[in-house]
Amino acid sequence: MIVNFPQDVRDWLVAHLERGTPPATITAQLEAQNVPAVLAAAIVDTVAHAVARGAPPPAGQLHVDETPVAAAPFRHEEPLHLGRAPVLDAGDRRVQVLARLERPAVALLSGLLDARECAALIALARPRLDAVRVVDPQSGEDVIAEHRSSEGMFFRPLETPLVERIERRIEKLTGIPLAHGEGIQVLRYRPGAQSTPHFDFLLPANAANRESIERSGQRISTMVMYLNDVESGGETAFTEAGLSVTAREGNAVYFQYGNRLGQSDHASVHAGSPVLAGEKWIATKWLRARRFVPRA
Ligand SMILES: O=C(O)CCC(=O)C(=O)O
Ligand SMILES: [Fe+2]
Repeated sequence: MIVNFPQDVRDWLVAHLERGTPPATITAQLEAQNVPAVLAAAIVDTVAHAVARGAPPPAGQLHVDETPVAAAPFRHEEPLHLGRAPVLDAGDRRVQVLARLERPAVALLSGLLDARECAALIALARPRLDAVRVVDPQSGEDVIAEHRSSEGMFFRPLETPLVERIERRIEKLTGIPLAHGEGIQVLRYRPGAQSTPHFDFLLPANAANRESIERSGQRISTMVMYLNDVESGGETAFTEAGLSVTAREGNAVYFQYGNRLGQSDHASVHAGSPVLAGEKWIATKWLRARRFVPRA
């Protein structure tokens, strides 16, 4: 793509880069001038590479290659949606932050749900459990997911007063509008069940995923809520980071993997470790970059 690149913009950008201003800061300033985020990042990328090679581009027209933005390393610039406070306001209750990890961006939360809410969610979900289906990456068809070996169901957004209460808490904590959320999924793992390492963001490898991204934007973050104490095993393992989160009733793990450029963080790869004893019940909320529009 060729963009207009006036002399004063060129000089301003090159001066900043040579002075060591972080590319993210420059990108943000371009965005503040109404340059779309992806384009701003691509322009800064292109000029930064040229400056690094000792050949600042001439003013006039700039040849910008936008593809590297998607392919480029994940820009880890966005702070955790939850903020930095040790205790968070979830609207109708307060939630403690027990631990944070910078990359992938993870926060372990305590007391997102109380014991009665966990039990009620399980009771609502139990009669509707079914073998978990996922989209087959090859065919795009729904298939029973061998690698997950759990049973699950989806609530519709706002389906019951309890579901709505939980969705409002997540909205309050993350600042991400409730409408961006997919319906809560409840999963039950029995002993031996697990989910193998995966990303929650959608790989555009099949038509179903591409259409979903088109409708609702990419998935950008996940709240996994633990509905019971697991006797043994069943941790949520961030395999690249080497972090294991213990499943404790009412706790939750929030992790974030999408940025404003539409990139997805591969460092967010995670798994549900095999349950060794007892059952594991979780409720998962996936959040999108835009309003979630289910498949018609
Ligand atoms: O079972 C877990 O702890 C993780 C679940 C998960 O990764 C998911 O539902 O996407
Ligand atoms: Fe996941």
